[in-house]
Amino acid sequence: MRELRRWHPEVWLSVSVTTRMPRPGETEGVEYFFTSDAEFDRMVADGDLLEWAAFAGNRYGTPRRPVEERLRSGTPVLLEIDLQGARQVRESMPDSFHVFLTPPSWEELVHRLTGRGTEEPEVVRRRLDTARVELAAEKEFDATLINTSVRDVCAELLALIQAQQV
Ligand SMILES: Nc1nc2c(ncn2[C@@H]2O[C@H](COP(=O)(O)OP(=O)(O)O)[C@@H](O)[C@H]2O)c(=O)[nH]1
Ligand SMILES: Nc1ncnc2c1ncn2[C@@H]1O[C@H](COP(=O)(O)OP(=O)(O)O)[C@@H](O)[C@H]1O
Repeated sequence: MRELRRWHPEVWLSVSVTTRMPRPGETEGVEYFFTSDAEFDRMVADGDLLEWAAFAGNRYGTPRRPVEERLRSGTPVLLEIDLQGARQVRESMPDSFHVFLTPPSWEELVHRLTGRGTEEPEVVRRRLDTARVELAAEKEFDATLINTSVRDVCAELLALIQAQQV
């Protein structure tokens, strides 16, 4: 996502709200809007979120209004969300195009997640359990991209986005 943002600012990447703690180097309003549980509850109650899900012990959601504004003005909108969120968007926005981002292998996913070194082993385990469930849902998606190198997968994603615009 960082790579895409850097080279293709014409694609608007939605910034989610999350109740998880920022990791070192993450900036409020860039990777996420970091929020309290109470504020997240309020956004859900007020219908401010297009979709939301609990993932590995935290909640994540897509603010509705900025997405709707961009779509109205014809800007391509990209959401980077989990499986539960994708299912909600499929329901509420049937015209959306869903891309499944899959690791090159199970071993590589374990290696990457562990190598990041920002989560306790228990949290890594929980994320891997979730990954196993998500990997079984690939056929629900409109396309699959294998997350090889950041540069390659970014180019492939951009091609898919451009193909949707014609
Ligand atoms: N449903 C939903 N999922 C989200 C949203 N934002 C992020 N996610 C997903 O939440 C999961 C965890 O994200 P994060 O904690 O940033 O971990 P990372 O993807 O390993 O850096 C990933 O699968 C994201 O795609 C959102 O707004 N809605
Ligand atoms: N193409 C890639 N090449 C190398 N490392 C990657 C690539 N894509 C993601 N990673 C790294 O893998 C780790 C796990 O990220 P990710 O697959 O997004 O986990 P999750 O599915 O739990 O959100 C992160 O440290 C991320 O930077």
